[in-house]
Parts: sequence; C-alpha cells; structure tokens
Amino acid sequence: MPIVQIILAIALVLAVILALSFIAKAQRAAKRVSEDGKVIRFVLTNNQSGLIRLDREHRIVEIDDVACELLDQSRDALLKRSLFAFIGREQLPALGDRNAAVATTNLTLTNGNRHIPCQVIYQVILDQYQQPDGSYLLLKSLAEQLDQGTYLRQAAAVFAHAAEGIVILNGNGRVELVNPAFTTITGFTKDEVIGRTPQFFRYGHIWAELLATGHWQGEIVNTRKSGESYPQWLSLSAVYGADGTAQSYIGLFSDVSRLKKSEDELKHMAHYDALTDLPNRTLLSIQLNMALERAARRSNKLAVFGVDLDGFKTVNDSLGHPAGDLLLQKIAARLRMTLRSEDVVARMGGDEFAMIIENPPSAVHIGHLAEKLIAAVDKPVDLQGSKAHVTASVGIAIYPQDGHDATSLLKAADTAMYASKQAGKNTYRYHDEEMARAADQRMALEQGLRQAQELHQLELCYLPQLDIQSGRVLGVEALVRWHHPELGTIDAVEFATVAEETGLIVSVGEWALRAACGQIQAWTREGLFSGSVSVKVAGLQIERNDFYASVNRALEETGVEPGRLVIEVNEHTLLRNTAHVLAELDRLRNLGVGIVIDDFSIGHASLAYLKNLRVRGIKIHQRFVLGLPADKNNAAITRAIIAMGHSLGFDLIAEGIETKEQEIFLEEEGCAQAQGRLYSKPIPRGEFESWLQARLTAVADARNALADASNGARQP
Ligand SMILES: Nc1nc2c(ncn2[C@@H]2O[C@H](COP(=O)(O)OP(=O)(O)OP(=O)(O)O)[C@@H](O)[C@H]2O)c(=O)[nH]1
Repeated sequence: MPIVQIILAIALVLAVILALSFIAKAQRAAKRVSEDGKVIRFVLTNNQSGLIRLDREHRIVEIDDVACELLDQSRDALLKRSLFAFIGREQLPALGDRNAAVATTNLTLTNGNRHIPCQVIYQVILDQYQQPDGSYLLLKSLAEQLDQGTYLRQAAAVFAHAAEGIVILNGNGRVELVNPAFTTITGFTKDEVIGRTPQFFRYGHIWAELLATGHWQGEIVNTRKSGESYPQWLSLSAVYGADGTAQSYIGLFSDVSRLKKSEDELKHMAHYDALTDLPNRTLLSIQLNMALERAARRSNKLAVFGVDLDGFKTVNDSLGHPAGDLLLQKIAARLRMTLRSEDVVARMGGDEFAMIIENPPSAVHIGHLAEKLIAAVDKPVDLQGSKAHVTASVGIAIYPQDGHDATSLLKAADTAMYASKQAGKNTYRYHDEEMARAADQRMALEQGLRQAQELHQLELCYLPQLDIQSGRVLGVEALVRWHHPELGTIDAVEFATVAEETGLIVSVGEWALRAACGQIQAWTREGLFSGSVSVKVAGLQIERNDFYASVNRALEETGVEPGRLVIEVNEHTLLRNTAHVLAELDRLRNLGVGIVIDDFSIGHASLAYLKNLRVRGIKIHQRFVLGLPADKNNAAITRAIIAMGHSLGFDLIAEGIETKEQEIFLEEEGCAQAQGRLYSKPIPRGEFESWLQARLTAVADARNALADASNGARQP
C-alpha cells in the first residue's frame, strides 16, 4: 500500500475517533447544560428573578416567564423588541462594553405609565473573536421592598402629623400609643394615657359592635383633660392576629365641635331671621306643615295669624332705618311674649309677621289672642331716646275651613289681614266673615256672661212637671234665663255652648243650684209649693269642682230637704268621665238628692251605669215625643224606653209634650209624668206661682163639680 494511502487511512480513523469522542463530549455537555438550566431556572423562578437574552443590537431574543410577568407583556409581544423600549440608554452604559464583567445595578424599567424598580445583573456575551455578541440580564423587582419601606415612612408621617387623634390599644383595651394630635385634642399627654382604658371603650354598645364586626364608627361625647365635653367623631377598627383574635384596636377621632357649631350656625341662619331671631318664612312653612299633619291626625283646629304693622314706613322715613330695625326687634319681642311658648311666631320679611296657634280651644279664644296681639303692638316704643308708635293689622285663617295646606292658609291669613287694613287698620279680621260674625257674637256673649251674675241679670224660670193621670204638679224644672241689656232675654240653650267653651258654665251652674235651693226654701216657708225642683248640671261642673261639697253647702245653707232637689245630668256626662262623675253623683244620691238622666235616648247610656247609679228617673228626649203617636219609629222607641224604665224601676218623665194625643199615648204606654207646653212653657217665679194657684183652683173646682155631680146622682 503506498504510503499516501496509509496516511489517509490513519487520518480517517483518527477523524472518526475524534468525531465520535466530540459527539460523546457534546452529548455529555448538552446533558449537563440542560440539567444546569433546570437548576438555574428553579433558582431564578423561586427567587422571583427574570432572565432575558439580548442580541448584539440589544433586542430580546429569549425571555422567561418571570421577566414577561415583570414587564407585564406576553412573550410574543416582547421578542425582538429593543431593551431600550424599557430602559433609557444612559442607564446601561456597560451593555456594549466587551470588557464588562458581571455587573449589578438598580434601575427603573418603564412600561407605559408603569415604573418598575429592579435590581439588574448583566453579563455581556462574547463571540469566538471576543467581540460582544449580546448579553444576559437577570431582573429582580424591588417594588415590594420599596413599597414596604415607603409605606412605613408614610405611615409614620401620617401618625405624627395627622390632624386626627390616633390611639392604639392592646387587646385588653389599654392604650399603647397615641399620636401628637391625640394630646392636642384631649389635653392628655402620651404618658398620662399609656396603659389606661379610654372612655369610649366603656360604652357597651360600641364595644359590642367592635367585637361583632371588627369596626365601629359614630359620634360620641368625650371629655377633655380640662373637664370640657366635646363631640367626637370616632372610628374604631380591630386588628386581628393569625389566630383570628383581636390583638389591638386602632381608634381615629376628630373633634367635631367646631364643625357642629358652624353647622348649627348655618342651620340657624337658614331658618331664623337675623334681625329679630324669630323663625323666618322657610322655618314657618316647615313648622306649619308639621302642625297641619298633627291637626289632621287629631282632628284639631289650627289658626294662622298674618300680622302687618301699620305706619312702619313713617318710622323708617322719620327716624332712619336703624331706628326702624330696633322697632322691629322690639315689636317682635312683644309678639313673642304675648303668645305661649308652643305657639310659633315668625318674621315673614319687612314689617310682616305670622303665627301658628295649634288646637285653639275656641273661635272666641282666637279672637282674644288677636286682640292681645293688637294691644301688645299698640303702645309707644322707646327707640333710644325717640318714641315711635305703630299698630298692627291682623288676619286670621283657620284650618280646616280656610284651607288644608300651608300655602292656602298663609294666603287666606294674608287676605284677611288686608281686610283689616281696609277696615281702618289696628284691628283683626277672619278670612271667613260668617265665622267672624259668629265669633263676635260669642265674644259679646262671653263678656256679658262674665258680669251677668254680678249685675243680677240671671233669673230662674220654672217648667212644671205633672203627673199625667191626676194632673198634680209634682215638681218643676228650673231653667236659667239671662236678661241681656242689649240682646234681650236669652234662654240657657242659646248661651250654653259659649258657657261650656269658656268654662263659665261652672259658675253659672253653681248659681243656678244655689238659686234653686233658695227658691225651694222660700216656697216652703210661704207654703206655696212643696214639689221637687230639678236643675240641669253640666259635665264640666261635676268634673272640675268639688261638686258634692257645693251642692251640700247650698242645701245646708238653705235648710232644704235633699229629697226636694233633683240633679239632671245628660247621658254624655255619664259616659265622658265615669269614675269621678259617678262617685260624686252617688254621694249626692246617698244624701237623698234625686238624680235624673236628661234627654235620654236609648242606646247611648250604658244600662249598667244607670242601674249602678240607681237614678230616680229618666227623661224621654223630646225628639221622640215630637212625632207621637203617628211616627211609628218614635212610638216604638218611646215604648222601649218606657218598658226599660219600668223594668229598672225608674220614674219616666216625657219632655216637650205639646198635644193631648201625645199625652194620651204616653199615659197608655205607662209614662207617668210629663212636662211641656201642653201644660206650661218655662215661666218666671211669679207667673209660676199664679199658674199653680190657678191650676189648684181649677183642679179643686173640677173636684167639687165632680162631687156635686155624684151627690146629685145619689139624690132621689
Ligand atoms: N328698618 C327696616 N325697614 C324695613 C325692613 N324690611 C322692610 N323695611 C321697610 O318696611 C316698609 C314696609 O312697608 P309698608 O308695610 O308698606 O309700610 P307701612 O307704613 O307699614 O304701610 P301700611 O302697612 O300700609 O301701614 C318699607 O318701607 C320697607 O323698606 C327692615 O329689615 N328694616
């Protein structure tokens, strides 16, 4: 074999051996590299470090998941992008330096608006010619470390400089730490409170909610070191440990006294007139709406007064605006003083005022109030040396007749106020003139009635009560009559309502009782009449006064035998105030005074009351007697009352008998007694005495005639 061939064969064998050994070596290396890679990846992933490989132009050619996550983009979006899309070139000058060793630096990557602080380890890769052929970057986010540090610094700054007081308590509710604002607000230094339990911790409801929900927030009243109380807005949170138990509590609070004061001031400004400090128009409407709701619910009346000063402009013009202001203040105070504290007095603007009177007792009372207001204004006002005199025109609107809502009532009061101005000022007018006339009349009645007793204008009249069968006069009903100097004679029914509304019924009623007893005494002395005298008594009389005592006194003073006095009460009185009324009546009955139920109409009074009260009799209401005997309903009711009266053992007296037919019907049905125009109308004492005399004579004549007739019949 030629030498060349041998050399070639040897070279080939060597080449194969070399190739085989290279392949084996390469396979081993590859295996090691891949195992090393796994280790590296494990370390990197768990260390939260990302790996990027850049090419020579600093474009990303490889990137792992952690780095993708760090840059918040997908791998596809990041591959081939230049690193300088995320870092300013100046930040990594060493990237292109082939001599650069492994280097570590902190820098901030920017991705859109996001800034990512990172620690970067980088290594330039050299090719076989030792030229830079790209680089590896190992990135680790510093955001968390930085956040925690910043957070702590920020929290410390907040704690130190917060305007709110901060208190940190341990799990037992004892103070561990307070901030400077705590001391500023409470006055207590840190040393004075550490280890102590704050006041709020002792409020059961706060503690309970904090335990249940981990949080409580609200307003409490706390006390400063100086002893001053102040409103505090407090927010409490529990801080839980890993075992779920509250390890500490954090309280954050602020002093809201100034806030509340300015809130109150704002509210006051919005609702009160700055000059007079009276409620303004806004508050008046709110209060009127509320008052109307109450009135509607309770079926009460309500009066709205509109008041406008007369001649106020002259004060302004002559004494100046400041004097006008002072006058308004003084008049406002007078108006306020005139009414009760629960009545609303408001300034509507200018020289106009308005008032709300809830549940006025009567129309008469409203008129009185208007007069009082007018009188309060109608006096000179001292304006620092000068004197001024204004008057007031008042308009009155009443719920419900003049309107159901605030707007219409205020408008009605305004209209009425203008009517007062038209009528010459310094007066008042109702919106409803019909009612005004009635109120005026009632007021005249009331004023007159107050003096009627002193002026001896009251008189008793007598309505005879007869036994139907025998025609005997058993008694009389005494009725009050008033001789009014201008209005003439007024019967009790006409002034009864005013007397009840004003309470005058009590004194008039007492007068009637005394007068009746005096009359019984006089008749007894003179031997003119020995029957009973009935007097009507109002519920108010029995409710208000020591009724029994006053009747007893009248009987004792006159020496009248109690059995001759009969008290008439109506059913309503019995139903209204049972316990006291029944007790008083029972005492009188035990004394021997007769009790009769007036105006009895079946179905109203409880029969049980009547039975327990053991009344002497009941009066059948004249409205049932009226249609007898033709009216079938009235006839049936009258029969029922009579039957009931009999079964309870009561006397029965029919009222308002006018015809013989009525008398016959009642007698046939068993009603023994009657009163009414068939026999006599109510007549004064003298007339009654004459009537009685005439009747006795007539009865005696009739008896004599009867006797004569029977004697004649017996003669042969
Ligand atoms: N000083 C003062 N004057 C006011 C105020 N508000 C309104 N005025 C004046 O009060 C006057 C009210 O006018 P009028 O009610 O017409 O005056 P008046 O003289 O009372 O007229 P009559 O009601 O018809 O009697 C006007 O001149 C307003 O300028 C105020 O707050 N202070």
